[in-house]
Amino acid sequence: MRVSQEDFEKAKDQLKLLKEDPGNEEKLKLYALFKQATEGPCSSPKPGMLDFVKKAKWDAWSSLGSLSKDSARQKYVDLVSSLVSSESSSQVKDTTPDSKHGYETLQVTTTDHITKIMLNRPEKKNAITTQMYKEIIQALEEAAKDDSVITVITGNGDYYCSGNDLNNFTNIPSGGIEKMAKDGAVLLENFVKHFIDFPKPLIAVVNGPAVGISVTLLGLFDIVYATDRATFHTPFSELGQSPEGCSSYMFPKIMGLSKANEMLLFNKKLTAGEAYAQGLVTEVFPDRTFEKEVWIRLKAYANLPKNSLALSKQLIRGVEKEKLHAVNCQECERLRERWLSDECMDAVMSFFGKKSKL
Ligand SMILES: CCCCCCC/C=C/C(=O)SCCNC(=O)CCNC(=O)[C@H](O)C(C)(C)COP(=O)(O)OP(=O)(O)OC[C@H]1O[C@@H](n2cnc3c(N)ncnc32)[C@H](O)[C@@H]1OP(=O)(O)O
Repeated sequence: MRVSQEDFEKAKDQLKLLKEDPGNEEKLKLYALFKQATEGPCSSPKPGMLDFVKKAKWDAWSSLGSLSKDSARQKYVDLVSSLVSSESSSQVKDTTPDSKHGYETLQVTTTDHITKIMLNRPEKKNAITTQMYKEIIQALEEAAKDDSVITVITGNGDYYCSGNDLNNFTNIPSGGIEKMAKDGAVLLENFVKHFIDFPKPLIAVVNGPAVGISVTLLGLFDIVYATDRATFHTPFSELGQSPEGCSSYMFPKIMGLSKANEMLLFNKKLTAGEAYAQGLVTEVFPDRTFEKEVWIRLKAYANLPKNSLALSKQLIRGVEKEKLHAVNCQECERLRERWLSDECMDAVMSFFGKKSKL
């Protein structure tokens, strides 16, 4: 079927609406077909060797030889239509979350250059099981390598995270309680190491209360946004434990020694406003508009140049890395001992006996 002059004009208009540059090769094809369709075979003199642009255009037009005006019009319309449809399908792909499979305790998606790792055990307030520690490690490794610009950790449901799942201390392996403590310390050190070494900007979107390790890790994030419903609680001495996530070093650095002591020694629970005042949180948003405001902000950040952001992060964090690894190692060693203590065992039993809730 012959294309009409109207189809040809429509294709010309559609071409102007393309958002992305189709590239020089396609542009030359379009130029040549347009000239052939409107003027017929190329009869103008060949431009000089040094007139690169004119010569490339002339070559493209001449290469069509004696193709008829009708056939050139048809090819022009077909080419424009294929460019328009490939652009719209790539736009659909860009906005569709690329959901990563194989996670049971997380929902991991990449969209708009942001990898979002969502803790996904809302019925247990996103308490972190052994499996979840391992899945977060895997998700961070994948996010470090994927084409996202920033990585976000958030929680599903009303809590950001209720910290370590206390059941991790009740599943005693065949090697006994010492083996459980040793394995736990190895896993914890590796887990925290992935935060220390994470190469891209890492952002916490704290959608509700945060407890224990989900709070201590915040010092290793680059930005922390919180809803005004969030609270920050590190009840280590109540649990017969000691701080982790490099908080014994980062919290005094961030908020000063005495404020850090109130949290890490004396279990003081901070409101979002207090956490902001002490520098642990970057900004607090009203709960009603939290998700909307934060994601608008993050999408804008994710449009910044990827390598520049990663490099700047390395400069900011690089000087402290060695220190942080040493702190992490020491904290895990102390915890390994603590987990074998009566103080810790009694606190865990007490939680499951529902004698006390934090
Ligand atoms: C293997 C590596 C180990 C590394 C360890 C690293 C060191 C980490 C330290 C820490 O993170 S210390 C902090 C530990 N967290 C806690 O002590 C919090 C305990 N939970 C609570 O106090 C309360 O649940 C809550 C968070 C204040 C919420 O109370 P609320 O009354 O609103 O809800 P609940 O009915 O209590 O919870 C619903 C449901 O979820 C279970 N759950 C909540 N948090 C945990 C948890 N941390 N561990 C295990 N289970 C948790 C809770 O038992 C409920 O379950 P069901 O009764 O519905 O079955």
